[in-house]
Amino acid sequence: MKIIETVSEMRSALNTARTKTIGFVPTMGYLHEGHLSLMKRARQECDIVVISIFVNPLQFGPGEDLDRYPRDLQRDASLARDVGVDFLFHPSVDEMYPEKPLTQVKVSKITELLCGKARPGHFEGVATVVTKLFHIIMPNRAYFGLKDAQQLAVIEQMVRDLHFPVTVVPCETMRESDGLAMSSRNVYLSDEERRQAVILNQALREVKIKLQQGQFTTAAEVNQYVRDRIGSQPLARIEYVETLAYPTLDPLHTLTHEKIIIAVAVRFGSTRLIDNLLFEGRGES
Ligand SMILES: Nc1ncnc2c1ncn2[C@@H]1O[C@H](COP(=O)(O)OP(=O)(O)OP(=O)(O)O)[C@@H](O)[C@H]1O
Ligand SMILES: CC(C)(CO)[C@@H](O)C(=O)[O-]
Ligand code: BAL
Repeated sequence: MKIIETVSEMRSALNTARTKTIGFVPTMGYLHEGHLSLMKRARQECDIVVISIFVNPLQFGPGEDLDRYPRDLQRDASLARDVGVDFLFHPSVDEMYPEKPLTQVKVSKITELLCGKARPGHFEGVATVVTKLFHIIMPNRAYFGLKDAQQLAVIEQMVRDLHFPVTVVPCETMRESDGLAMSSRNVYLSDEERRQAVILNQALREVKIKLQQGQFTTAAEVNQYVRDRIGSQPLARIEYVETLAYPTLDPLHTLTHEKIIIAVAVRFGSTRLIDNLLFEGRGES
């Protein structure tokens, strides 16, 4: 595996590989099994696997965790090598943003709620850096996790709207044995916060069973149930619980849309966790 730090070297390394299928996994590093599952899938489906590790300042708001975001390149490189990654692109902030960008990519509507509302400017930062990375790597396939379901919807919309020649591949959320979604930010949690954080997935799993039993009719009932369950943990501070059509993120009254997401964001102390449940509604649209 080759570690590359500059845009020009990354481009020339891939120059001779353009007839092959290039798979790309963008990350912010501090790799866990969630990231590695994306890389393993890319390894199965592509000739060449490129990952990026770049903590993108543009997608962090003032007061967010840009400075303390966990970083460990050596450990990440060894994990990536073990799953068969060919190139690890690890540019500096100056390399990616040699000057303050006057150009940004903005996807409207679906960025105006959930994480986009809670983190103003976040998705412009994500769409802009992913556009830059796509232009540098020019992958055939790019792998994104469903844990960040709104991000996935934003990238898919951007790829369609701007005719990027990339197939976006959605990948299942990897979880700890007690159900907590894997996240680089889990390391911020104290022991007690970590114990209580399992409630996100627990509440969503309970909803899944209740949905199968036909116990909910409206989105409001689902939201209230999830709020009550998460609220039962004293350290949990709910940022949002929303049940929406996916991927349009249109509001719903009854649970009749084809695909529905229950999306949650919850703070434990200074740590912000997200999770979601995606399910087939009753298909009446
Ligand atoms: N548990 C997971 N299962 C599958 N994919 C994941 C998981 N966590 C993150 N990913 C995906 O990995 C890619 C890189 O995400 P990122 O580096 O932000 O990781 P993260 O652990 O989600 O970090 P953070 O919690 O800081 O957002 C994204 O496409 C993201 O959806
Ligand atoms: C897609 C991404 C690498 C862009 O910085 C980031 O938002 C992430 O890790 O999900
Ligand atoms: N996983 C999305 C990246 C972020 O939280 O900034």
